[in-house]
Amino acid sequence: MHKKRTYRRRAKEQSDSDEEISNVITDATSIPKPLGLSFDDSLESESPFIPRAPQPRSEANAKVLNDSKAKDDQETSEAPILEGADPRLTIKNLEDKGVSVFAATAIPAGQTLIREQPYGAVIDDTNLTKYCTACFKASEQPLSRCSSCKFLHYCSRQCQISDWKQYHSIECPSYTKIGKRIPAAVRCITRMLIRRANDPTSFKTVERLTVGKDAVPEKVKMKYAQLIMAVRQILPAKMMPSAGDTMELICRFTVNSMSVLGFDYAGVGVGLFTNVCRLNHSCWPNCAITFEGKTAVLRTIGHVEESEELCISYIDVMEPYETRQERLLEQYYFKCQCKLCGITKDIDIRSALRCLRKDCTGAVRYPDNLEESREMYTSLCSVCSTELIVPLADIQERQDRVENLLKLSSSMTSTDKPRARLNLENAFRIGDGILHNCHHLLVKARQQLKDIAIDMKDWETAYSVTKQLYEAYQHIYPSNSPITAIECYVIAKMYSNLHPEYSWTLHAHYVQALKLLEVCYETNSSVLQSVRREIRELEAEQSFAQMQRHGHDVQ
Ligand SMILES: C[S@@+](CC[C@H](N)C(=O)[O-])C[C@H]1O[C@@H](n2cnc3c(N)ncnc32)[C@H](O)[C@@H]1O
Repeated sequence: MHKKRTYRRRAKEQSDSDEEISNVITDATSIPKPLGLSFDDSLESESPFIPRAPQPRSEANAKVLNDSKAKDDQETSEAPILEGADPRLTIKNLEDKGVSVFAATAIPAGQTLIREQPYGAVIDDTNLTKYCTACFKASEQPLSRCSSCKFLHYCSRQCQISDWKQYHSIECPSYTKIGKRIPAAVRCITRMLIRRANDPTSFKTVERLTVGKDAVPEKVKMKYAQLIMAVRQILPAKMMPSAGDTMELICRFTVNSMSVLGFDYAGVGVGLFTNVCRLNHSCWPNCAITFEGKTAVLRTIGHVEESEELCISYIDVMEPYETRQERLLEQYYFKCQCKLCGITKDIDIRSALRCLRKDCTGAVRYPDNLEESREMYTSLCSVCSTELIVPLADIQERQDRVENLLKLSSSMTSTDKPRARLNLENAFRIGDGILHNCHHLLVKARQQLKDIAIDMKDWETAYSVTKQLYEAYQHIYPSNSPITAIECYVIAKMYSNLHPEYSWTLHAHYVQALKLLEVCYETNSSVLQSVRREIRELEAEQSFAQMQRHGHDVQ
């Protein structure tokens, strides 16, 4: 009660009306979600295409090297760059990439290298009622919400009490007063500042992260200024750093934070993890991050050679070369020169055309310039060398039509599923004849169709589309990537919806999923526990059926 009165007085002293506060918070809609682990469109920031500015490096970064000198330096500096990481990791400070993580020795696939709690993490706006704010676990039971702000939800009294003590007692009065949705980025930055105020030493790990400030365009800085105003409406004045410090934190947050993903690899929230964020990006990464609740787990998904750089992917690498480059430059201020970007300048299956031969899965290079005056486009299939001759205008027209149908269907998926589905079927009819199976537009169309089919409980379609997606993912993503592994698990689930009783095929689907998931998820993760349980149940069912067949006395 007393707290409420104090807050009110403070709020009154501020000249902004409630309306203004709410507007600022609504306007300062979430800053783009970095590290691309979620596949929403929040990376589509409005910032212009900007050249990369030199990356400012912190003093601590400059101290680290990968040789014996690095070890000496690390010993003398206050804290290692990677706290509690696997000893097989080593740090180099590269001219063009800044702090970079390397393998000191060969590391096989499927190894956990870092397990880490976030410095700050919050649930996304759309997931607040589905996931516990404190532990990030999804619950089958309805979550209980904070009775005051009615905004945050918890799975247990314990979670609510611990969250209240740490953070919520400070935010709750403002949330109650504002009375509407507060973007996740604002909430996350607020929480980091609360933690900083209560434990200033802990904030050193955040202060050492890359800022990227000098590369941030003015237009984006204006958005950040709105964010600062929004945070100021929530945080008590004594906890609020200077505008400059808050701007730095926001810049760090944009470049270093990442989406926290759930069981199904879909976005749950956003968080800042000061160790795993040190990994640089590659469009063909050898590591991936999965989450258990809000614990980030970094694992190798491929064999890593000694002295090889360890990388994760910041964006969805289903996108073609140009889009990937654009997004990385816009949000992370660098030009990607990874293995895949090098190759795909020649042929990129994500934007390729299909081979004319029906039985060939080969790709035909997408024309460089559709506006060229040449009437016909001629190119060879990468696999069977069959010549494709097609009018340039035809390629352009079909691609545009597929794109439009995709947009149309996406705008009506929640209101008119049958029509959305019809549009997608048309998109396939038009696109299939010319676009490669891994073309990003066809993949997106399949993803949409799968979601619709699942919503409509049309398991037959859902199963066959998921299988097609899985096939495409095997080429688009590195093997053992979580997204491919999860898709394989989804195939098993779809099949079991279609044919719930034991069958060799169903068992094989689960075993295949388990094999893939075991690489990117830890043994005791909830995903693996659930797949193993499903396999056990299937096997028990099969033994039971066998015993019955052989006339055993089963009760
Ligand atoms: C999340 S941080 C990664 C760690 C960072 N290297 C550091 O010094 O702390 C992201 C920043 O690292 C740099 N970076 C990451 N991947 C890169 C790459 N493939 N090529 C060049 N720079 C990269 C960019 O400056 C980017 O904004």
